[in-house]
Amino acid sequence: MSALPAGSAAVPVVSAQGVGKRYGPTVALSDVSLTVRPGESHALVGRNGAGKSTLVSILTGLSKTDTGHVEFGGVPAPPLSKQDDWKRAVACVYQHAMVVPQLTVAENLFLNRQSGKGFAIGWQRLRRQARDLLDSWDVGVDVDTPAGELSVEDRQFVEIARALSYGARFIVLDEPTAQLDSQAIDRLFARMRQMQANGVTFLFISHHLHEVYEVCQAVTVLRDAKHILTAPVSEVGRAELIDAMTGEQGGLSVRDASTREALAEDAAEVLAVDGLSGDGFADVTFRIHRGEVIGLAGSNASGKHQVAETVYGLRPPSSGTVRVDGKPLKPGDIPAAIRAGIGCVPRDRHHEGLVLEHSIADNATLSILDRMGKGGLAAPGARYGRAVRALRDYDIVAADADQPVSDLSGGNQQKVVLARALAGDPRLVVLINPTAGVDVKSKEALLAVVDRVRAEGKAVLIVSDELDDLRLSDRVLVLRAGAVVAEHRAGWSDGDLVADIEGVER
Ligand SMILES: Nc1ncnc2c1ncn2[C@@H]1O[C@H](COP(=O)(O)OP(=O)(O)OP(=O)(O)O)[C@@H](O)[C@H]1O
Repeated sequence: MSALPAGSAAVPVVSAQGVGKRYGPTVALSDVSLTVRPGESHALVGRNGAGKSTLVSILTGLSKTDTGHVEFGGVPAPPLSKQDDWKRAVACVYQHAMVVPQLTVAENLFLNRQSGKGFAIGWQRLRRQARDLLDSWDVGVDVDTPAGELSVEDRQFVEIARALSYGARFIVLDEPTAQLDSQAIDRLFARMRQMQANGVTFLFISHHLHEVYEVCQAVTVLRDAKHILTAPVSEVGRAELIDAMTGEQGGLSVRDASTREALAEDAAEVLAVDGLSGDGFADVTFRIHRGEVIGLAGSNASGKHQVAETVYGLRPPSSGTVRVDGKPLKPGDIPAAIRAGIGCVPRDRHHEGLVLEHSIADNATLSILDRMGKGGLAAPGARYGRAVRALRDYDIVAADADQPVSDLSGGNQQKVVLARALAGDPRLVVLINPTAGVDVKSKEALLAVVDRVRAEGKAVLIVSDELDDLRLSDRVLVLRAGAVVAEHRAGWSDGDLVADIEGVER
C-alpha cells in the first residue's frame, strides 16, 4: 500500500463502513461506521464493553471484520497477512507497553530493521537513526536507555515515534492518559497538537470526557456495539455526550463526603500508620476509623502509590509500623495483610490483579476460596452464585459468570478486581485508581459500592488521580516528594486540592 495522501480534506484518513464483529454469541460491533478526517484528533468514546477496542483491533489489522470494509486514504485496507502494509497506515499505542523492556530504546525503534554490513556499523547506525528520529519529533529520550526503565510518558512517545518511522500518520491512542499525572497529560496534549500541525491524525480513546473537549475536534460515540453519533466536539455538550453513551437522560452524581453525617466520635480505629518510610516516601502517619475514607493525592512521583502498597504488604517499609485493629502487620507480606482483613485493588490489574485465563467466577472469589470450602475447594454453585451477584452489583457487562476474564473489556476487568477486593468482607479496603478505565456511569456505580461498604463500617484508603474518586474521602492527604504536605477535609474545592497537588500558590 502506498503512503497516505496527506492534507486532503476530501479523502478521509480512515473510513470504516458497516463494520460488524462477533465473538461467539457476543456481538461486539454491529454495522458500525467511522470516518476520520486528516489532521484531526477524533475521540472514540463509549461505556465499558461498547466495542471501542474491538473497532481498534479491526482498524489496526489485528482482527478481521465479519462484515463491512475499511479504507485508508481511499485505498482498501491490506489483508491481515500484510502486516508491514498495516504498519505504514496505522499504529496503536496501548496502555500496556509494546516495547521489549530489556532492549534499548534504539533497539526497540529499529528492531528487525537493522541494515549495514558489519555488526558494529549496524549498531552505530541504528543508534544514530534512532536519535535522528526522536530529534525530528522532538522526543527527548536517551536512545541507550533500556525501554523497561522508561516512564509511561516517555514509553508512549517512543511508541508514537516508532509508528511514525514506519510512515504511519494515523495513530490510535488507547486511554493514553490513564497512567499519567496532570503535568504529563498536559505534555502529551501539547505534543499531540504539535504533531497534528505536522500532519498526524489521532483516534483518541478516553473515559475522561473533559479530555475529549480539550484535545479533540470530532467525537464518535459507540453504545452496545452500535454507532450512535459522530459530530464536531464543539457541537456536543457534555450532558448530551453522556446521554449518547448511556442511552439515558440525566447526568452523573458522585456523592461527596461533605453531604453525609460526620463520623462518630467513638468510631473504632482500624488502620494506624506511624512514621512509615520506604522507597519514595518518608515519615507518613495517619489513622483510618470504621466507616471512614481517607484519600491520598499527589503526582505520580509523590510516593502516594508506594504508601498504599506498603500498607497492603506489596512493599516492605524501611521503618515505621502499620497496625490493623491494633495488631502490627507483618511487613511486606500480602497473605498476612489479607488474613488481617485488608482487601485491595492494586495499581496494575494485569500484573497483580487478575488471572486472565480464568473465569469471572474464579477471579471474583479468588481472595476468599479458603472461606468458601475445605482446602480452598469451593462448591462451583456457591462461586457461580457469588459471581452472578457481582455481575449485578458491579455493573459488569459479560455473557455470563463463566466467561474468562480475558474476554472482558478493560473496564469490566477492573470491576472484577473491585468485586474480588470486597468479596472477603475486609475490615480495610485499599483502592489504587479504582475507577481506571471504567466508564462514567459505571464509575458512579462503583463509587456507590465503596460508599455502601463504608457505611457498613469498613475503613477505606483511596489513592487516585481522579478528583471524583477522592470526593468520598472524609480527609484527603496530599503527598509531594514522599511527604504529606497538606490535608483537606471533605468539601474541598477542586482548585485548592489541585494547587496543593501541583505545589503552586493560589
Ligand atoms: N476475545 C473476545 N472474546 C469474547 N468476547 C470479547 C472478546 N473481546 C471483546 N469481547 C466482547 O466484545 C464486547 C466489546 O468489547 P470491547 O473490548 O471492544 O469494549 P470497549 O468499548 O473497548 O470497553 P472498555 O471501555 O471497557 O475498554 C464486550 O462485550 C466484550 O466482552
